Amino acid sequence: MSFRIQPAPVARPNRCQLFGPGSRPAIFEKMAKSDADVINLDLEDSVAPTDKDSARANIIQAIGDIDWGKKTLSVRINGLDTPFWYRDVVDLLEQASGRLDIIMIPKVGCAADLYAVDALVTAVERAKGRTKPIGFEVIIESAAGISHVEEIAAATPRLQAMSLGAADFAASMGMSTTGIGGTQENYYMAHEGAKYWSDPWHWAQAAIVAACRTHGVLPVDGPFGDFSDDDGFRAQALRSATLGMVGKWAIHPKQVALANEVFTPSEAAVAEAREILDAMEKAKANGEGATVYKGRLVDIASIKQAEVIVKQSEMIAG
Ligand SMILES: CC(=O)SCCNC(=O)CCNC(=O)[C@H](O)C(C)(C)COP(=O)(O)OP(=O)(O)OC[C@H]1O[C@@H](n2cnc3c(N)ncnc32)[C@H](O)[C@@H]1OP(=O)(O)O
Ligand SMILES: O=CC(=O)O
Ligand SMILES: [Mg+2]
Repeated sequence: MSFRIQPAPVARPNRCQLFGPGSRPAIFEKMAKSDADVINLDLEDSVAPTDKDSARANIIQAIGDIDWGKKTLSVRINGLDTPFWYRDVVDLLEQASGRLDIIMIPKVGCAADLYAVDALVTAVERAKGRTKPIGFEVIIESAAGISHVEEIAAATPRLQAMSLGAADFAASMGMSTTGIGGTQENYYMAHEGAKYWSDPWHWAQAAIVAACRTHGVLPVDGPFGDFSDDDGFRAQALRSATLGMVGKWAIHPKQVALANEVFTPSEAAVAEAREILDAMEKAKANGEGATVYKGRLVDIASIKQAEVIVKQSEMIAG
């Protein structure tokens, strides 16, 4: 174990991030009234190039006009490989109200990408006297992004969350699929005439979780494109939660409840975690570091595991 203590990420719920195109202001109120913890108003890939200016104006107005409640309010800007991103940053930081919490930077490929955005954001914040520092979230969705994931996670104290973007990631990696996330028909092992499907997203998710946990950033699973497939969404979200991710995007309102269900620790899980903590308290009182709970070993590491669940539940309850 390193002598460095693993930093805690920002303590806010991030079970579901609901996306909506900035070019579709009619849905903004519906997004605000949803049960998502985070709202992502999009300037990037759901907005046609010809609509970038009007989408930016829609979003700037809506940030100030709409009651977003306690939600974390994020705007996805355009990538650093486009002519749009600097205008996104400058206009948002100069014109949007202080209600804006975060900007999401897509297609991040290295730590220097965040240095560049940080420099611009910092300059505009100082020039405009903005007192609330804007947070960052990033999408890992390229071969470069996943190759440099750890340096990206460490790049700036503004960074709060990191998502896997399965669509662009698949394209950048040259993966043979047009699906966005979930089970891939051709990714299976064959044994004695039967097919056993495997998870092509697993390794990238695990790399993201490790980088995030090392640097105190929230790891998040990105989009699941087939919004008519509830079972597929739930399975993907359960795998993400099991790996340590804290939430998942919704690209349609019907996915919000599914994500909240998976990423809210169940009453049974919280009750069991509390029982483990009680069992370990009793063990400690007897001078023991390990004991038996429901026929299985629990020890000091079990305290940390149980605390993850209890703390997550308490944080969500507020
Ligand atoms: C790969 C990536 O980068 S993913 C991130 C970027 N992509 C996005 O942001 C896309 C977000 N999602 C959408 O744009 C839309 O949900 C679409 C295009 C997928 C589907 O839109 P629709 O055809 O309108 O969906 P549908 O008819 O099922 O909508 C049902 C209701 O939900 C509303 N709705 C649709 N999308 C959203 C949304 N994202 N947020 C809130 N409400 C929404 C509709 O207005 C409709 O409301 P109503 O019942 O009051 O009329
Ligand atoms: O931006 C998200 C993605 O999946 O691509
Ligand atoms: Mg993308």
